[in-house]
Amino acid sequence: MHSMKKLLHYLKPYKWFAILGPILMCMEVMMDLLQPTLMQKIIDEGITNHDNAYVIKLGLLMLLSAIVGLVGGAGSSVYAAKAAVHFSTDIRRNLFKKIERFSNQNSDSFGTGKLITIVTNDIASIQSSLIMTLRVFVRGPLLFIGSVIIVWTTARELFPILLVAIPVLMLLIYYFSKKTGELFSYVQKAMDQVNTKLQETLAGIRVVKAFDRQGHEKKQFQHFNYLLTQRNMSAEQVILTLMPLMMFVVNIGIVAGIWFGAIKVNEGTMQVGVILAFINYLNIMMNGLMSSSNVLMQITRSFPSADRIVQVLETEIDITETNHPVSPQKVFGNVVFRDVDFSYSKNGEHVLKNISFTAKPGETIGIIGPTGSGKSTLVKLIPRLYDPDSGEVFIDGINLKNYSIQNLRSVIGFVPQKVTLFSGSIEENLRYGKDDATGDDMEIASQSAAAIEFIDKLEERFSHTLTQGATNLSGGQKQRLSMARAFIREPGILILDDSTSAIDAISESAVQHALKQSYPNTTVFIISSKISSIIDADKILVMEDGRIDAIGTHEELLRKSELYRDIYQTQKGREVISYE
Ligand SMILES: Nc1ncnc2c1ncn2[C@@H]1O[C@H](COP(=O)(O)OP(=O)(O)OP(=O)(O)O)[C@@H](O)[C@H]1O
Repeated sequence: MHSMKKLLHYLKPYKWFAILGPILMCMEVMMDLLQPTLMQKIIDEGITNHDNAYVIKLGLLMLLSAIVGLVGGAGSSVYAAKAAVHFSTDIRRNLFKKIERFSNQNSDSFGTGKLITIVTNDIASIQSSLIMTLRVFVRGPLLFIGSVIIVWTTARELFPILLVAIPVLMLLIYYFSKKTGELFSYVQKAMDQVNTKLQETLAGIRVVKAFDRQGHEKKQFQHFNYLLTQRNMSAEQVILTLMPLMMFVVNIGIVAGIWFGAIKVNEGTMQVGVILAFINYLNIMMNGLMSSSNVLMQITRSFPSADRIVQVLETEIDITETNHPVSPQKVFGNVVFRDVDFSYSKNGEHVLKNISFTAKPGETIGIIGPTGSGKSTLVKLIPRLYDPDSGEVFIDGINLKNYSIQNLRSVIGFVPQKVTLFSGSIEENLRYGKDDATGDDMEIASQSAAAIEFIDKLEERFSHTLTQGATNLSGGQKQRLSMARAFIREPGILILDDSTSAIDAISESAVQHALKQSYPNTTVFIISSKISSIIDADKILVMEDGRIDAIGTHEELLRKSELYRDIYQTQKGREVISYE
């Protein structure tokens, strides 16, 4: 309820649509309420007195009121839809903007499946509840109140029937609305699970097939799908039971109306048309209550959705800027880590422990160590994908927290361990690194990343289209393109996180050589499990269990680090290639 109130300010720019919808709906309701009274008059005064002119006159009036009602109803639908669609579009846009600004920690805390459900299902749910509210919420109560008043004025003898029927109907509505609100929050949770599973399977479809695990995936998906079906069924069953129950109460009311009405007609104190009008108004009243209850249920159903939307919109971004961030045009690439500790969860174990080192401008820093020792985590702190729990990171003597985040990231070239390319041309993917890249920039970056060889073989070269996930490229080609995208920004700091794992040793060495030639002043961080990739680095950090075990050149480490020596020994038999 509270969240819905917060979201309603998105309706402000469309307030006229939101006002016109219910106003036009009032017009339709008044016309609907007029019909049974006109019919009663036709029967009791026109037909009974054989007054054909009167019958035709009221018949035409009924036709006119039906047309006016139609115009009102159609207009109301148009304006209610306009208000609700613009309202949800604006919220969806803001959600997307917010999610884009999320830190990795923020995204991890929601999970992709849940975020997708929020941006799709939850938005759809509040949109339809707004349309219903603007259209039906006015219609329902108006029809109900109007019918009660008319029965009171025209068929007062039958009014006691309403006094019994109305409280019973209201109790039913109250109970069912409450129940469905609860049940639909379970439906939404099940929907999250289905979306998460679907997304995971689609993203890893090749692995699923390679391991022939379709059966296993199908089973898991069916489990979540079944859960969703069950919860949907329970919720829909509750909704669908309400209608027959209400019909039952109304039908008893109609029988009672006909019974008492017939007695009154026999006594000569009531006309037949009044009974007919009473039955009509009882039906209208039930329709009014029914549509109000539908709206109520839709609204209660959308409360959990509104909560989840507001939760995203109000999430505190944990990577923030200071009030006056600095935005230097150029960085020299002097990177200093000072006593840095870091954990992924607030009270979790430190993944980085007491990390301190300096990388001078233009140096190449190799990072090696066993799997899970914290190598990727360490470099993720440089573009502020995460902030340290304690300690500081500086670039050119300025604490990272004092940089404009956009500026900081614009001077860093990041080649992540897992390559992500986008559907579109190679050129579009390279422009992701530098918007205004020229043809020459693309040639040089692709040359340095050893990507030009395969690009030259493509008929359309840089215009060649990549499919979603770049499935039409080989693993090595993807890595090369991912490197070219980082090189093209001529970054002050370049991070290569195990980005040459699918590239042969000769090409890798050529890339490193070209990198030094084309970007001599760039400070380069190379994470690799292969000593051959970092053997020429100015400094090598040997990581173990979140700590720096040793720092030095290849020769120094062979002398002083047992861990490095062990790694070297295990790889010695393999080809170790240095470009020189
Ligand atoms: N997003 C995350 N949330 C929670 N824990 C994480 C996350 N990413 C990594 N970790 C944990 O942090 C530790 C260090 O991971 P990291 O990826 O930095 O290791 P690494 O040395 O780069 O490993 P590898 O050589 O296998 O890539 C691991 O124990 C890992 O389980």
